[in-house]
Amino acid sequence: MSFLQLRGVEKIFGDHKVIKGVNLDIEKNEFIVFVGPSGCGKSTLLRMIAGLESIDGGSLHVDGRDITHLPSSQRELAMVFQSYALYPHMTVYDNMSFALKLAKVPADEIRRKVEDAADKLNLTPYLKRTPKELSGGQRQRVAIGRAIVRAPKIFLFDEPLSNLDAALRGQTRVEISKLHRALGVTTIYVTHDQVEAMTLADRVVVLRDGMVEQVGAPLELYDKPANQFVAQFIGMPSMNIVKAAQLSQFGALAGQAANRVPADGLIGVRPEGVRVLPVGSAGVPGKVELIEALGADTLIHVDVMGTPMISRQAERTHLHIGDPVSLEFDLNTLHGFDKAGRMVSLA
Ligand SMILES: Nc1ncnc2c1ncn2[C@@H]1O[C@H](COP(=O)(O)OP(=O)(O)OP(=O)(O)O)[C@@H](O)[C@H]1O
Repeated sequence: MSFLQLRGVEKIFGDHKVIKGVNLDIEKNEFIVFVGPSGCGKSTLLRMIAGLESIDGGSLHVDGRDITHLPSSQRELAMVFQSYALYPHMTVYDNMSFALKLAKVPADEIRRKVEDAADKLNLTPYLKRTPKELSGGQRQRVAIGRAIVRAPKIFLFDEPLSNLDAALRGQTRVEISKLHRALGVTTIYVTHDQVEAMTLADRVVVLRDGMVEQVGAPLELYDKPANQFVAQFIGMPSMNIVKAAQLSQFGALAGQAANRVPADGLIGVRPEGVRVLPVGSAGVPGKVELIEALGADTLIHVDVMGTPMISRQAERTHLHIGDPVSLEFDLNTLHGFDKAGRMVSLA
């Protein structure tokens, strides 16, 4: 049995089933990230694992033990919230030691654990401060420290970085990654942020409407999405999707690829697989709609007979909005989908 095992897990709010039979196997020390559109049930599933929401169907085992209906306090898990949820009038030290005091851990052991965690999180100079005397990033580190001292079997993170600005998010993300490598504790992390998902996860779980769409290593999902939903959810900007019937009008090469999917199927191509060439080159004719010069790379939005497509290139561009261009697709990176959006092999 895997370290954490979910079988047919369900959640019903009123008459609305929001988690619809989730099966998952998570191994010890893995870093798992839940992603999916707003409202798909990421937080609910995490809270069910934490014991903060009841499990209405199915089972949850951790380390061989059935904890489906065990109260949160007995699950040996620790959760870090987006809002930090620190006690405002307690010092950092007291916030971090609170759960241990409740558990009647001896004072010298508490001190050792808190000081050790503070050291790992660069919080030693702040132990006597209260949360309001800390920055957002420092507060989040206290929340993480409070989880660490309890030596939980699993860390649960619910969008822990979403209140931080972009620079601090990046920095704290790196710290969380290092911490995971140092502590090796099984971690489940919910986020909206693609970069967090791709960089932190050993495996990403893509959820949609209360169900698991695909589970895999970040680049596995990027390179081999099981369906159109995952293909378009993973990757920024999203994978371009064109109807195969439309693509077959675009010259012999594109037609070859289009012929390998059903006539009513779809072809997907990532922005980096689309090259913008001067008008008149062999390729698919289009018109530039928007240019986003991001510095390190450039996104060129092109209208192809009413279908919007995005090209990502490392070079800067002299093109302007309204310019006619030709698009060339990298045929090695095309993805095929049937009418229902399921992946079909183009090989
Ligand atoms: N306490 C509740 N009572 C009723 N419905 C709820 C409750 N909590 C969540 N829901 C519903 O369950 C669904 C899943 O919500 P959840 O917060 O898990 O989604 P999410 O994927 O985490 O979304 P977001 O990314 O926006 O935070 C939503 O339709 C939500 O409205």
